[in-house]
Amino acid sequence: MNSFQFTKMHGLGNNYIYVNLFEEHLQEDKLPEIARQVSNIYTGIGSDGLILICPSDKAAVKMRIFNNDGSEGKNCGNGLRCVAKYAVEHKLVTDTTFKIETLSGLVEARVHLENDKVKLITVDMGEPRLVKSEIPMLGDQTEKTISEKMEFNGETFEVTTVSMGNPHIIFYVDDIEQAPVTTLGPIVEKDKRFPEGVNVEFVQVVSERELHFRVWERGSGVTQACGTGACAAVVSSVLNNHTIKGESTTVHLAGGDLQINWTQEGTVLMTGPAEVICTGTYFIRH
Ligand SMILES: N[C@H](CCC[C@H](N)C(=O)O)C(=O)O
Repeated sequence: MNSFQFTKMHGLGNNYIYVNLFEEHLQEDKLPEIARQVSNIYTGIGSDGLILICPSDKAAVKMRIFNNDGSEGKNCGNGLRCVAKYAVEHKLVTDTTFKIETLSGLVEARVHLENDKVKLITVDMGEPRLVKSEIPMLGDQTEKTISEKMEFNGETFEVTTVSMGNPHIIFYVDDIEQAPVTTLGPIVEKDKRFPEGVNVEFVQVVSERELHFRVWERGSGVTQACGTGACAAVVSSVLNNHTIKGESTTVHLAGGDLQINWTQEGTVLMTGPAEVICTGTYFIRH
């Protein structure tokens, strides 16, 4: 395979190169290299990574996500909204509510149509995982990490960790504009206490229904938005008594807003937009 068709899409500026594997074929062992190539803004297309829309025997479609460093992630909230939009508009599915398979399990997407175009998507992201063994992180594997003291780069912070199928650590700050995203982010991302790495979120509590949010993503660095991260931030904020379980919280990310609700039933609902940027042909460099 020397070239493939792609669609570049974004969710609040968190943009990926999407490849429809119902129609294209990519060599499995080349996927990390292809992710790095297409993500490069100088010699590729430019993106936060690569997302594959695959056939599934468990759901309507399967999503695989690769960060811009070529590492494979296990979930991607902004990616799920874009995959849902793509699947409906390319008639890979016939319903407006359907399941999507990810490496961390099945989620359910519901699209909101306007003149046959998908504008908003709600994804039930399932239940958060809270004990250390599920993050994963070192320490007492049966315990949760809620406002626990951890030292990074010689400074002690109170942190909370949440998995939405992928690992997140949340730091609370007084002023989101001063958050140490590019200084502390890369240090924490690779900390040895997180054997699979970790996505690093900074959150400023505005009210019990509103958060400011910035992110340093595992494998991609600073992105405009992180859907799983926004879900983790709301779960963490409920656990720390900043926001209310069962109520929708507006999360202000750099690229725009998401509505997140950690429901009384226990799953996390994420609602937000998804947009197509462009389509084209990518020529693989060997
Ligand atoms: N960097 C993440 C994957 C992308 C998640 C993010 N873009 C989202 O929207 O959830 C990880 O390695 O776990």
